[in-house]
Amino acid sequence: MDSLTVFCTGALIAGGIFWFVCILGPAEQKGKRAVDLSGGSISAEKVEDNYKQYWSFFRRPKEIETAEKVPDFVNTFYNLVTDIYEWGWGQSFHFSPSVPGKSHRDATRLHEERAVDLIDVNPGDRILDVGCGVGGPMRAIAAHSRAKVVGITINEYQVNRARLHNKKAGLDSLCEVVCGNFLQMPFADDSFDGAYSIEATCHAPKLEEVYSEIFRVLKPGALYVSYEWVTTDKFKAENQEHVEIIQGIERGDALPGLRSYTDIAEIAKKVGFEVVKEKDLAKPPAQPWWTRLKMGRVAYWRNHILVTVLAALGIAPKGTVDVHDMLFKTADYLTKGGDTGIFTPMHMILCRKPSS
Ligand SMILES: C=C(CC[C@@H](C)[C@H]1CC[C@H]2C3=CC[C@H]4[C@H](C)[C@@H](O)CC[C@]4(C)[C@H]3CC[C@]12C)C(C)C
Ligand SMILES: C[S@@+](CC[C@H](N)C(=O)[O-])C[C@H]1O[C@@H](n2cnc3c(N)ncnc32)[C@H](O)[C@@H]1O
Repeated sequence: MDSLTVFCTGALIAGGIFWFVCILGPAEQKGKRAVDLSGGSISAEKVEDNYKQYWSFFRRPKEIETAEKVPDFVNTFYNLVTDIYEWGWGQSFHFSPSVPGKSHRDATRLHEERAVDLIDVNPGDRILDVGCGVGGPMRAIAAHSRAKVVGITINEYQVNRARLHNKKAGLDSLCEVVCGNFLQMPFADDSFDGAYSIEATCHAPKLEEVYSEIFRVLKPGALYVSYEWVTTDKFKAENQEHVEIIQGIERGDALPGLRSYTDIAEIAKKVGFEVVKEKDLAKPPAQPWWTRLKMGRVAYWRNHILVTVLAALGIAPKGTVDVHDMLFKTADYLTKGGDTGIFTPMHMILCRKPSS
């Protein structure tokens, strides 16, 4: 091979890698780089073991039913996935209906603003974000409503990420983040003017436990809105394909068991709420929430190769490839859940704590 051929081949390979990594996009939304992927609060050498531990829960379903163990298992899950979520999805860990002509980022923000608009919040009010992740919704909601938002998450790594993002966004005077369990919240009775939860209470083994905590901390007359993950009326328990899809969603999203849409209002009433409104926000004319997952497939392949290379080079922790692989499969189950219509991640319920 003469030197010109070597040079051209080298340039072609370098160009190919640049195109694959940079032009196809470093991630759907920048902010987290692939080289920074970590296991959250878990040290790099323990990521693989923790991933195995996470899976062992599903091999022993009885463990999942033991409600006390669930917050720990959810915490492990978020240590494993938080960086990958941020890298590949952005700072809001939820779905939203697609909006023609709008970017994913704008559609996400609209879905978040819709939640706070429903709970009648005024500037300066103190509101609660139940299961706040790294705070994407919290920042959008604080900026939109000028209310003071207090977020709670079980995962300490997320607390640190959320505080960092709040500061960077100049919203730290409106947004506060607390590490804690939403089943036993460190807040006084009757201390919030409103509350919302976005795709978070699905992690509670018993919905009544988290709903009654929210009821306790709300002021009388205050509103609470939740976007719940549920099976719809199209789900048939005797259909094996349906069951497989739902179990796939549960395993890949740290869920102790998906509830039916019929359970939600019943539980809200049981803990004392008045149900003001209930609606599946995924139903037409809303556009499918799962299109974003379908459109991302090529990027997820690219991500998979990147993660594999980074783990082989010792840059990403060993075990990251397994976690990414699990999410890859989960994306498929979620898409099937959307296509078949048996699952929705946005069953909206709006409740009021009675005034007297
Ligand atoms: C509410 C929850 C999380 C919902 C979503 C934010 C996440 C569910 C599945 C996740 C993902 C799947 C595929 C990943 C892809 C393989 C990777 O390359 C980049 C990140 C993903 C797109 C990732 C992003 C977040 C999700 C869409 C649950 C947990 C209750
Ligand atoms: C899918 S994320 C959604 C985060 C956020 N609402 C958003 O949309 O970006 C679910 C969140 O619920 C939190 N969570 C789950 N179980 C919890 C518990 N028992 N106590 C507190 N937070 C919990 C997780 O830590 C995570 O932050």
